[in-house]
Amino acid sequence: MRCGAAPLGPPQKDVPGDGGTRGRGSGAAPLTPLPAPVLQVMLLGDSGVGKTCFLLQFKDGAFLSGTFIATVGIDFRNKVVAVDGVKVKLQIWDTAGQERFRSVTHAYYRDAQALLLLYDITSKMSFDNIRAWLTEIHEYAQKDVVIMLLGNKADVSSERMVRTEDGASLAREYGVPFMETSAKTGMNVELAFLAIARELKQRAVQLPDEPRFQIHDYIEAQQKRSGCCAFI
Ligand SMILES: Nc1nc2c(ncn2[C@@H]2O[C@H](COP(=O)(O)OP(=O)(O)OP(=O)(O)O)[C@@H](O)[C@H]2O)c(=O)[nH]1
Ligand SMILES: [Mg+2]
Repeated sequence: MRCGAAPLGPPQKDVPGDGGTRGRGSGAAPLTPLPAPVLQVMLLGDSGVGKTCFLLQFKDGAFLSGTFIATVGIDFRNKVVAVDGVKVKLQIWDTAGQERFRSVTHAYYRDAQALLLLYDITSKMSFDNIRAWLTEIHEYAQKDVVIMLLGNKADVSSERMVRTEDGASLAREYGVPFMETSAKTGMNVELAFLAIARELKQRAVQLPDEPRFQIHDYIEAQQKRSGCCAFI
């Protein structure tokens, strides 16, 4: 699986729960754990902003710079993460950013519980297109979908065309969390997915007296802890 090069390839078959016996009679086989709940996350943004690389970095901790081959249609990868000791499976849909695939990817918006909307900090056009992406999201996605705005390729600050504060102020205008990331160095990649996983898990199992999870506060606290720039 190479980001920026060959497409992700056919999704790996999930390794289902072992589905073995479940506590039949004495001396029964141990209870098998319930399969982790599946949370649907989708990567969106112009072609070339780094969606496939972002997914590869999260999935395998790898970044293979090479010639850029655009994703065709849509693909997905699964990754199980633990949120407060609870395992959740993130099913992450990597969409093609090219216009010609838009009708294909629109069909998947409805299933997404969270959307990571990327632009490339070295491409003013990819940032200017964010408003159009948000309009498409409001048209095709669920009303309560979680959206996070990400300014990717933050490692290439020498070619920066979009100021961090411009990303932050656009995010504030739409009331969505924001971070700058790098699929190359891994900066904020895992944090983006873990913040989304927490938000979705919290929504799924909100206990009556449990305080509401605040994704903005969580990101800020994690970034302070890691000493990384905090723009949310
Ligand atoms: N320096 C740097 N390069 C990156 C980063 N992310 C992606 N790239 C490069 O940008 C190019 C495009 O990356 P992809 O991940 O394939 O882009 P994409 O958004 O999936 O593009 P589509 O599949 O066409 O939608 C590749 O050449 C990558 O090597 C990053 O964070 N930093
Ligand atoms: Mg791609």
